[in-house]
Amino acid sequence: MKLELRSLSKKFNKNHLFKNLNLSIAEGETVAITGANGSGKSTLLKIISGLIAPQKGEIIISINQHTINKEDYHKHINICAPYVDLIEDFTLEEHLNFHSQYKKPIDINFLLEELKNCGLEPHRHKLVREFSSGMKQRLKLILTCCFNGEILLLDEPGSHLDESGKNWYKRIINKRVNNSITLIFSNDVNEYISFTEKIVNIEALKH
Ligand SMILES: Nc1ncnc2c1ncn2[C@@H]1O[C@H](COP(=O)(O)OP(=O)(O)OP(=O)(O)O)[C@@H](O)[C@H]1O
Repeated sequence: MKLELRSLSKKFNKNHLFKNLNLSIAEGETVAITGANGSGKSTLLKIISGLIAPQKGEIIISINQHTINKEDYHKHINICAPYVDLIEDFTLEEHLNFHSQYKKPIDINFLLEELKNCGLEPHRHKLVREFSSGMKQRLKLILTCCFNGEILLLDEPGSHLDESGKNWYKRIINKRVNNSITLIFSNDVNEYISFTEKIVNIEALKH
């Protein structure tokens, strides 16, 4: 599997966020996208996942040299981000069942084990709206890491997590990276330093 960003450029009005961004990421690789607040990290994530369009350039996802259709990107991309909403009226169990209708767990035992590891298991019957922000972040990471999808897009994945949550996040990502393409959009070096040596500072691509 390969993810290629070819000559991507994006601006809002006259504000150029990045120009001519080229990046090729193979399975097993992790890239950190860094840059100051407002530099365009989340915008780039949204472009890769097809939520918004770039001014120029293209995204190519290929598996065994076969290019994936844009309509099928959602089958391969899992997103953990502050702007991805959870369904607050569901319990944790209902949420997992609902999610499983369109994306299957990679392995049900892995999912159950990680629910225990992150401390959510005792809250299976609690409404998501009654979760703390750290619990909601754990659920987002469970949905991203334990279900099918080889491209993991993680926007500030450590937000709202306490020390034990951050340690769990590092362990679950470590279990996934070998079989995934992982992009971590963050300014917190602790969120990516143990997974990647490849860092792209988006600010350097402004001009
Ligand atoms: N739909 C939009 N219309 C106009 N401007 C936008 C839109 N979305 C984002 N922007 C602007 O683009 C710039 C980049 O925003 P973005 O959220 O991608 O930055 P970021 O690097 O993720 O920031 P942060 O680190 O604060 O999360 C900001 O100046 C923002 O105001």
